[in-house]
Amino acid sequence: MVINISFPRHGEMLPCVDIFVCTADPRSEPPSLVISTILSLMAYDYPAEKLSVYLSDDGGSIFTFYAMWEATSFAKHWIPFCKRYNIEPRSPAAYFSESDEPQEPCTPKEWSFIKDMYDEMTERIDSAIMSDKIPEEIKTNHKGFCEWNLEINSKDHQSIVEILVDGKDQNAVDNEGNVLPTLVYMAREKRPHHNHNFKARAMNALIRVSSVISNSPIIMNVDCDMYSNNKDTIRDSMCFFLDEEMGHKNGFVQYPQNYNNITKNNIYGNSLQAIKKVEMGGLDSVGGPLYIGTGCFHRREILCGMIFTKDYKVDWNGGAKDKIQESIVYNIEEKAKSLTTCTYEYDTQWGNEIGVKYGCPVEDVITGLAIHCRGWESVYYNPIRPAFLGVAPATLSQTLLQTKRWSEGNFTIFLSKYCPFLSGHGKIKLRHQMGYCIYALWAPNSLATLYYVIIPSLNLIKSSPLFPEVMVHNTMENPSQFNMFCI
Ligand SMILES: O=c1ccn([C@@H]2O[C@H](COP(=O)(O)OP(=O)(O)O[C@H]3O[C@H](CO)[C@@H](O)[C@H](O)[C@H]3O)[C@@H](O)[C@H]2O)c(=O)[nH]1
Ligand SMILES: [Mn+2]
Repeated sequence: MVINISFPRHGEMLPCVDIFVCTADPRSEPPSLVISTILSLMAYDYPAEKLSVYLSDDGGSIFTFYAMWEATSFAKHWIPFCKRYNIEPRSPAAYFSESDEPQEPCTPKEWSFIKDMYDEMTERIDSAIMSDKIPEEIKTNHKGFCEWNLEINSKDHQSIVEILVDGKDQNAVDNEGNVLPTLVYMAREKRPHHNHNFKARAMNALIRVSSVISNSPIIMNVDCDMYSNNKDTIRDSMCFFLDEEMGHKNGFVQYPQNYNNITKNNIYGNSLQAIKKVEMGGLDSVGGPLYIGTGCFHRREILCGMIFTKDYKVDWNGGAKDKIQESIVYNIEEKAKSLTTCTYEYDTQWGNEIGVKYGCPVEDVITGLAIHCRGWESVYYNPIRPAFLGVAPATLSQTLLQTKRWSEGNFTIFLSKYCPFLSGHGKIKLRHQMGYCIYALWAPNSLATLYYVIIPSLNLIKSSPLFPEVMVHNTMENPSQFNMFCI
């Protein structure tokens, strides 16, 4: 509903959006799935000239780069196909896994053509990975492959920035002649004796790299296993930023984490129902939800440390202006590389006052708290058709690992100078501080949960009453009163 109102109202004035995708390991995050996520993001129902998609590859893998190169060609068919038939979801892996049969409204011939093309592409990628080799004739197709001429590994390599689709280039069009979104591959420099700060530093490198390429005022961030399941998500989010009365207060818009691999009985509780349906909604009314990493839209300047003022005004032309004036050339890649070296952040505020914060396993939560403390609010939006779908931990050990990281990370925040009651004092509402503590105190709260799990069960076994016996002898004199107590 809201979308239809906002679209004609803002028309050409829609802001440019930079989408950041992070991947870290080609074994646990297969390149063919990463590109399915990328393709779903490139196919958003949003003006393509205003979209730029960036992949940060902390695995520094030639196979991920190769998959991106393959996706570039496939996108020329996939994006017009999605738009012509209003396809959902726009991740080819998810779409083709839904049915083996051609689906309405596209013709069986066209459906099979695209499916065969997709299957052949994934087969080429998977067989390159299996044989641990990219065919030489493919390597000659793009200069980017030369970056792997030297022996490099995921922990020791130079900066790599390759612009695979240059949205400003007149020739960067799909097979129907429509503009394609910009597509960039980045692997920041890694050296053994430099702290790489996991996803947080990858995000900060992306902020800088994108600033010399598209510099869009809005940044969206997803994990590589979270594909877009809803073509309207960007337009929906813009409603919260463009709103004439309230928009200027909103620092970020957070969507819930939804998963498409939840088992029927959800035995590990991975579907996060209480968080999605109760806690985040509640937080929304007291200042805004936490930043939980994936499925989030930020204003660029707020991620970079801006403090809220009542007369804050936005220049939504950021990004668009650059696109017309400047054409992306080789030296932009070189400049971008120089921004992702290991030493670039030395003696700067990156990771502290600027960008995503370092030093915490839940870097996103602590970054979001700092944004709230700088005066901004946030918005939680949980549309009926989930915006993003990802992969939840599937085994007990994966679940334990993730829960341990989250609860440990959040408890660390509670015990640090960033404790919501300390850092938020006088800056965010007490109710908001308490809302943060639902998560900050997850770890110690497990003791209470364990108590409730163990003690009542033991009582049942021993047949001893759970609660002190009710003194009923007085009420027995009046049976109707007793019945009331029983109910
Ligand atoms: O050195 C690293 C490690 C991880 N990642 C990426 O970061 C994302 C999240 O990592 P993952 O191991 O999947 O952690 P999860 O617990 O599944 O992630 C959740 O929790 C994190 C910490 O709160 C958030 O950053 C994520 O967005 C959120 O989905 C993935 O895309 C990774 O590829 C990197 O880019 N570099
Ligand atoms: Mn994950």
